[in-house]
Amino acid sequence: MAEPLLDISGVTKTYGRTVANEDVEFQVDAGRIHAVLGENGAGKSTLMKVIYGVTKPDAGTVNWEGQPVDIASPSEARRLGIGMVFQHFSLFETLTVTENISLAVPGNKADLARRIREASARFGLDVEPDAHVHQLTVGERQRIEILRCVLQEPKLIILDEPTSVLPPQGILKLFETLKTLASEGIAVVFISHKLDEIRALCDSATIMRAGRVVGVVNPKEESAKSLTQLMIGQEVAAMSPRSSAKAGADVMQVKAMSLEPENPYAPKLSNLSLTLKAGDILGIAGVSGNGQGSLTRALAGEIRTQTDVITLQDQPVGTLGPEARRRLGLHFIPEERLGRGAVPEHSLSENTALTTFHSGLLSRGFLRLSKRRARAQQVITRMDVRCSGPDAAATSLSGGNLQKFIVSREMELAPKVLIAEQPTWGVDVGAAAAIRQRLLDLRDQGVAILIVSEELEELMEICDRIQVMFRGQLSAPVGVGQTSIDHIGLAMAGEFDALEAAHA
Ligand SMILES: Nc1ncnc2c1ncn2[C@@H]1O[C@H](COP(=O)(O)OP(=O)(O)OP(=O)(O)O)[C@@H](O)[C@H]1O
Repeated sequence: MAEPLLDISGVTKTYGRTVANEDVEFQVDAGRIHAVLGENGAGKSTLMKVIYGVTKPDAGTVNWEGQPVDIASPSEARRLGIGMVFQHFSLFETLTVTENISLAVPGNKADLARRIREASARFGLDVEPDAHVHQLTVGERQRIEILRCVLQEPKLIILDEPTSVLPPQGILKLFETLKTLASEGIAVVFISHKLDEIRALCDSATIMRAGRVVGVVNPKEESAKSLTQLMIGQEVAAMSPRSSAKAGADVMQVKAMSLEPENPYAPKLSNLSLTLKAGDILGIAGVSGNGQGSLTRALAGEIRTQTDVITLQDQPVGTLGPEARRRLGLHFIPEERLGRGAVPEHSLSENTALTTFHSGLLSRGFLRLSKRRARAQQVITRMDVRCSGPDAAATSLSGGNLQKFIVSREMELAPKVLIAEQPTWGVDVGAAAAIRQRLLDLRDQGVAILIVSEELEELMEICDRIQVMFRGQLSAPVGVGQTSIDHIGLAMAGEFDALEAAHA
């Protein structure tokens, strides 16, 4: 048998008392697509950081093309032919797409812009080379990361949850891209929590649990259920059936909202109307970049509108900021975890206070530290956030665990209205089921909920009504029982009539 391209043996890495990787064995062959899967915090990202030279292991050996190597930095990894697309993006906000890519790929800018255009057409990764990164959505930023990696012509590409912000068509295109790369002899390491994707795409799957490798299987011969069992050692609890409770009173309304684009590449919002009702979940489906970000920012108060365009509990709130809306019971879970949902270098305790100032954490102008800590602990316990405790820095949590923390923090504040963008982005199957269940429980307690998600199946599973967003416009709402994934898919491509036909 041919020698593996990458052969890792006995890798151990600890952070304080946390054993992130323990005696890990991992082989990667040229021309194959390898999955690495495991629960949030199982140690997948740590292993990838070791391979990419971001993290130095405490023990273990790494062989590359049969030779022992010491990958001391990402530039050394890239020199060997290892490329990586991270879960958290590493782009400069104020630079353009081309400028960002030029930091890693040599060549003059005009030539590079041409290569970017070619690669984006070839791989279906649409981005405008001259756009500034701060103007782009999470989905678009991820496409830049993938392009930057591909343009370096690596022998091995590591992708850490690359599909989580891609629309369904984008995922299929990416899979085609990855299969093409593999057929040209390039090795791909693919981390995902989506077991169906792994079964459709990957030739082998390495399963990690609590820092250790617990098995290597052919995912095509496994079911989603058997993979889950290998990963967490038990089955995921089934969701309790949808309650038959009827939606209650209107809690929040948007009436004919139009907003100028936030930047030259964002769509203008035209004439959007929606109503959030007590005890009801409204889902907003759509490919990212169609105006969802502006809509949620306007609802949360980060962008102001005319005062009576948005009403909350019968009060016009269009000109109120986020804190004033929080006081009226509106809570918001943004899609960017680091920076917007949490301050990376602050502790979880400090991060708990970000959105909770008004709810008993202040006493005569002073912060009640023990209360804040207790609140953080409660947030951690309720969602089984795996971390060392309330003093852990947000940035030390695995991506999925930080997402669980932010979601839990907002849910613990007894919202009247909850707006959640991609609430299960990057969380493992067990935690995703727990988050969906908590959303359903809140709905049953009478909370009005809005969920923006690109995962249609998730929307169909938990929403009562769905509206589709396309180029800054919103379709009329349709009950989930009166539509299908296919009709919504058509509406996502702009055919709103498909929804109305299904509804009729
Ligand atoms: N810089 C760090 N400081 C402290 N602990 C860390 C650090 N990086 C990772 N850890 C811990 O190591 C463990 C493994 O984390 P890792 O990010 O590798 O998990 P993961 O499997 O990639 O999770 P996810 O699916 O949520 O991304 C976690 O308990 C995490 O909190």
